[in-house]
This record gives sequence, C-alpha cells and structure tokens, in this order.
Amino acid sequence: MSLPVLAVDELAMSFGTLEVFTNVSFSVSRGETLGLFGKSGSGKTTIGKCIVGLERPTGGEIRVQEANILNMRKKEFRKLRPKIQMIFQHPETSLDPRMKAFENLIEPLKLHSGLKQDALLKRGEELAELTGLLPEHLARYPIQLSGGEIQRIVLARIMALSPDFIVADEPTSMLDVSVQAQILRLMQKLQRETGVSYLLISHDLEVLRKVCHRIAYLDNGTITSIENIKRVVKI
Ligand SMILES: Nc1ncnc2c1ncn2[C@@H]1O[C@H](COP(=O)(O)OP(=O)(O)OP(=O)(O)O)[C@@H](O)[C@H]1O
Repeated sequence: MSLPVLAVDELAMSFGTLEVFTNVSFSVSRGETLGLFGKSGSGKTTIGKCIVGLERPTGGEIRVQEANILNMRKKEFRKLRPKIQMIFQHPETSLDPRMKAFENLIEPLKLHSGLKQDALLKRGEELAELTGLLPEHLARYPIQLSGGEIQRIVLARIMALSPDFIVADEPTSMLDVSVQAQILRLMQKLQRETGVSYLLISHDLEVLRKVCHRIAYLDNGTITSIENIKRVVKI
C-alpha cells in the first residue's frame, strides 16, 4: 500500500465531562478500506464526524496529505472538503425531499464543478450509470425510492466530487441482506475504478471481515488492535 491518504493521531474527544475517546490513532492508504468496529457509544460516528469537520475534537491531529486539517484556515479546509466525504446510516437525510433524484444527484456538480448545463446533464447521466441507477429511479422523489436506491443516489452525488476518502457510517445497516450486498459491491467497484479509500464503520464484524483490508477495534477510548485481513472478498 502507498502513503496514507489520511492519518489520525492521538485523537481525543469529550462532550462536557463525557470522555468519549482519549487516544485514537490509525491511517488509511489510497485504495484501502479500513473497518472501524466498536460497541455502541464507543465514538465511531464521532470519529467520522471529526474527519469531515462536523465535530471539533478536543485533542490530536487529523492529517491529509501531511497537513493537519485541524490547523487549517476555513478557506483552506473548504477547498479540501469535497475530497473527504461521509455517508450516513440514514442516507435520505442527505437528500432534498423536494427535488427529484436526478436533481439531487447533480446538485454537488452544480455547486462545485462549474460545468455548463449540457455537460452537467451528461456527467449526471454518467454518474447514474456508474452507480447502477435507472432512468425511472432518477425521475422519482426520494420518498418514492427504496433504501438501496437512495444509497446509490448518495454515492453518485459523492462520486461527483471525485473524493479521495469516504467515511461510510453503517451505510448498509438499514438494508435487506441482498441489497446490502449490492451496495457493498458498488462501493468495491467504485474503489477499483477510482482508488477511493473508505473508513467503513459497522457493528457487523462478518461484513467488515469480508470487505475490509484491515479492521481497527475501538474500545475504552482507544484503538486496541488493528487486524490485517488476508483475503478481501470480491462481493
Ligand atoms: N454532540 C454531542 N453532544 C453530546 N454527546 C454526544 C454528542 N455526539 C455524541 N455524543 C455521545 O458520545 C458518545 C459516542 O457517540 P457516537 O455516536 O460517536 O458512538 P457510536 O460508537 O457511533 O455509537 P453507535 O454504534 O450506537 O452509533 C455517545 O455516548 C453519545 O451519546
């Protein structure tokens, strides 16, 4: 594996008197999936939120391309932010319920790409194809889509930004087993095609052991061990 795309060093987080974690360190290489496993309340989501700037940790460093993002000026972080994305357990919260799926899909391109209308629509169609979305899905509102279809829209929106790193927080835990496999397969395909890295947060050790290159175990406020997985299964 090459140089880390992201390294977390001695990260600490407290909410008032609640010390959630005190010393969390790991790194993730390009094209790698690192699993993050820990019991409920151990701070997995909070670590993800710290990485994408939704929470400010109380200590430690988060380095992207050798720069500590916690020391960056707002403008500098804003420039980097599209490259570091997060998907959530309830993906529908990332979509605008008043916009049809295709409009939701191209919204980040409108904001960040500077593409003209024709090129924007073409890129949107490419992303829909890449993520296995059909024209009939694209014409629906989020409420008219299944959980798996919504997760595909969310992945397409994120891929529009050509991210280097995605925190995937329980991305399949709300889905049926067969749909779960489809989304994990899609995530693997996107990784093969783009080299994107994932921090995959899950309660499901069986899933993590199938798709992760390594698994970090979070317990008692620290990473207690990192397991190397010998053979990653192509889902
Ligand atoms: N903004 C906040 N303010 C106060 N406490 C918080 C906040 N966010 C999280 N916590 C607390 O921090 C702890 C860790 O929460 P977090 O959601 O990171 O855990 P988790 O490991 O992801 O849990 P789960 O697996 O159940 O999703 C919990 O006790 C939670 O209640």
